[in-house]
Amino acid sequence: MSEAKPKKAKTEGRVALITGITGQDGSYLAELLIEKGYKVHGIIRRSSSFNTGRIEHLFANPLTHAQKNMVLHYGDLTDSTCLIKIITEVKPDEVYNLGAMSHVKVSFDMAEYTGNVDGLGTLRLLDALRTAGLGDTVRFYQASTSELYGKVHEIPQTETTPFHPRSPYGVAKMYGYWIVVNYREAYGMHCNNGILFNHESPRRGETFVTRKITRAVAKISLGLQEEVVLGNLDAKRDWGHARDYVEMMWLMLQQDTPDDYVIATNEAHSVREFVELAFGEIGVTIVWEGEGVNEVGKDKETGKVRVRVSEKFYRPAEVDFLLGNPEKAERQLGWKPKISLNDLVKEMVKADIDLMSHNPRA
Ligand SMILES: C[C@H]1O[C@H](OP(=O)(O)OP(=O)(O)OC[C@H]2O[C@@H](n3cnc4c(=O)[nH]c(N)nc43)[C@H](O)[C@@H]2O)[C@@H](O)[C@@H](O)C1=O
Repeated sequence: MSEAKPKKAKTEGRVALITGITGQDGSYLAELLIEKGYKVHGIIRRSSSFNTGRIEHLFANPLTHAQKNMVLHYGDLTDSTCLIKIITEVKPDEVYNLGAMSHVKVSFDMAEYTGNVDGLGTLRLLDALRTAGLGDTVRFYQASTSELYGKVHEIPQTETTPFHPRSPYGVAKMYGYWIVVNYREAYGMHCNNGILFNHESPRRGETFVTRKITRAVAKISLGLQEEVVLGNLDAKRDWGHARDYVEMMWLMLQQDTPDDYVIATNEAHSVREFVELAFGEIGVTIVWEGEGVNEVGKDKETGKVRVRVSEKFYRPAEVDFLLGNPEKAERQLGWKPKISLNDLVKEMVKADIDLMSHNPRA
């Protein structure tokens, strides 16, 4: 096992290709790489409405020179021909595979599609790199996930904890994980898995639980909404900040030896605790009454119901408790999460209040 310390990388003029650049992680990563002097290429899927909101500021800000340092290409992880075409043209030094159908609950409804994009899509990208003659030079980052552990076999989870995925998403990502390991072992490619535990931010998609809660809290504080309906309040997650985590993606690719790393905070909290923290930001204390789908969270002061539970948001198979031990990343990459859960919640609630104050329909 390599004990390499992060090297001071010469990054000016390097070329990175990011799949999933329009998502939360893609947008933070693009910012980071542009700041380091990279030319960033991103693959975006065609959509009938605009989907580049999270990276628009990178085009708009003349001070960052982002416009000439960022290029977007239409493409898709299900389309090998276009992947080969883009990669042959771009000739990336580093590839970050962040593109995925990333919603665990939706993956039960779109299992085949999820397998195709998240599993086979990873294979297509790796093969496109080899077809373009870049197999020996490129450095590859795969967005692996704590959902691989699912029904956990040990607590906390490390790089050696056995996998037991609990959703079509987790299963598809397991294929992605192993094909990355396989291409590293079979062809000597510089392929790395970042096993990221949940990571959030004001840019988190609106249907993930943290953002759903902070949006609701913002709307409730502005009188735009009365209550929020959630699923399993007892699920526990190890929540970090996405901005912290993308730094680690980059660090992994600066190592001489490719490897797999758990990226987590080593702290777990329940959805219920997240709700309490978020409401705390607007001065509301939540008290809980009832059980299961009859449970409600009430404002302690006014008695108004602010949280309800619905089976609609339960999953056919739940991941109850995730807790990651990032000791290896700390030791080998010199990485430590900087942003606490309290600060994360504060930032998310504030950002959503700002957003809703300007645009109540957001
Ligand atoms: C690392 C991993 O992280 C994410 O996956 P996730 O953990 O499923 O994230 P989530 O925010 O959808 O759910 C967290 C927990 O919260 C519970 N929960 C309760 N009530 C609601 C609810 O109303 N909505 C949602 N979405 N969840 C709810 C839900 O049952 C689950 O136990 C993805 O980025 C994924 O791509 C990834 O890789």
